[in-house]
Amino acid sequence: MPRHVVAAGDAGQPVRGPLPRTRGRQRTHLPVEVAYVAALSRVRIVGTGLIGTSIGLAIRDRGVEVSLSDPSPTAVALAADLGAGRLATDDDPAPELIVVAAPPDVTGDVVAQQLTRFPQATVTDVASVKRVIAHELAEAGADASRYVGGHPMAGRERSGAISGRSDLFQGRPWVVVPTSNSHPGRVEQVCALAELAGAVVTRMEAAEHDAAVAAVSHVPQVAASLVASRLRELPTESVALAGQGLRDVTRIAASDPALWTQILVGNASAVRDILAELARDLGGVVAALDAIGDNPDALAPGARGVLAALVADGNAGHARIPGKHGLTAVAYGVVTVVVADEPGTVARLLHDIGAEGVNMEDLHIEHEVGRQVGIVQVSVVPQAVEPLIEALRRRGWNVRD
Ligand SMILES: NC(=O)c1ccc[n+]([C@@H]2O[C@H](COP(=O)([O-])OP(=O)(O)OC[C@H]3O[C@@H](n4cnc5c(N)ncnc54)[C@H](O)[C@@H]3O)[C@@H](O)[C@H]2O)c1
Ligand SMILES: O=C(O)C(=O)C[C@]1(C(=O)O)C=C[C@@H](O)C=C1
Repeated sequence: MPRHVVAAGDAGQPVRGPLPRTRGRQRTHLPVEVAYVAALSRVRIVGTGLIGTSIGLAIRDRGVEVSLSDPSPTAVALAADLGAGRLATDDDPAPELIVVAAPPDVTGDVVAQQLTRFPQATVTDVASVKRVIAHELAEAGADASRYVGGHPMAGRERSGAISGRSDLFQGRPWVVVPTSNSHPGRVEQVCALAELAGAVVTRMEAAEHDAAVAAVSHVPQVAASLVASRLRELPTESVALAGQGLRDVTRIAASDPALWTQILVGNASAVRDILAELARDLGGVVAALDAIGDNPDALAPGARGVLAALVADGNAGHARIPGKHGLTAVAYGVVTVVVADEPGTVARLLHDIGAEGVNMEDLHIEHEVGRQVGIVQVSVVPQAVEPLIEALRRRGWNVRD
């Protein structure tokens, strides 16, 4: 059973030495005399949709007993059937840690209820906005010393338990957001949960968190939705030309409107400020295109500069996006293989890549329009591209130049 740090006042045994350090994160070291170790053995998840179920699936095999609750009997039964934990009952011993994974607009209320119902427990949440939750808890007069906010920066464009995945949080950031009153030992417990789920912990204050996610999550959602909504009236023949670029840019346009309305409402001013800048830049691009009009030979001084800067600035921003596991982004090479669209073919290809000792960094599969073939794009480190192409051809694969 995993053992994790909690603070004085919680049940547990005193620590005899300095507390452990954890990879990728500086632990706050409590003085030895007030530091205790207790098991993170009973966790309750309240709200068993995509995120609640994924957390249950991720920590259940790590020696934690997970109980589940949700106002929807179907949602909680499905999460249990999928293996995220067992149904909570009134006779259960009190959980040590409660994870509220409910929609953002009820999260504050649900956290406050759980703090009252379980007076010894630590309560965290996973809502995508943090300032508004802390504010609601302060208004409710909740015991803020036992509340520590959280936000796993991993998710999907689908909702519900059925979309849950045990590996959703692997190597992904999980922002731990203490309030000014959160007890350090409670903070450690929430960090331990995130690490148990495979995530990499980052600590932030609520305002800093909300400003950051406005830029890296909330504005991208708005942009994807706006681009995708242009497709609604497009003739079917035009939509049929869609390639990987459109798919890359619009994947999250399939997200849940109810959830995202709550997220945008909960972070309105930070999102608004970035969108205002974006609208200004967009106005500049429209003006540059107006200056050129239908005449590509038009002199239109400055217009080409605006267009080039648009793409170059995007390059600079894109280069800052971290690669896997928070490491600096690597420009991977892509090996493109045309395969028959038949069961087992991609599995055989992946086996052959592994047998050549090459680590696959990413994988995209497209289906070619009108032909029973798939196009598999395998991303690998640049130095592996040429040897892999040769090896796969030797093994009989149709590798594109
Ligand atoms: N979807 C994502 O990609 C993502 C990523 C990180 C964090 N989050 C956050 O996680 C939370 C849950 O999102 P999700 O994507 O799992 O949504 P979801 O719709 O898949 O699941 C929400 C669950 O909460 C339950 N619920 C509704 N009202 C409740 C209440 N009063 N008490 C307890 N449970 C209640 C619903 O029945 C549902 O099962 C949200 O706060 C969201 O901001 C979402
Ligand atoms: O990958 C996705 O589908 C997501 O939308 C995940 C994503 C994100 O923007 O990164 C979305 C909202 C959450 O608050 C956290 C993660």
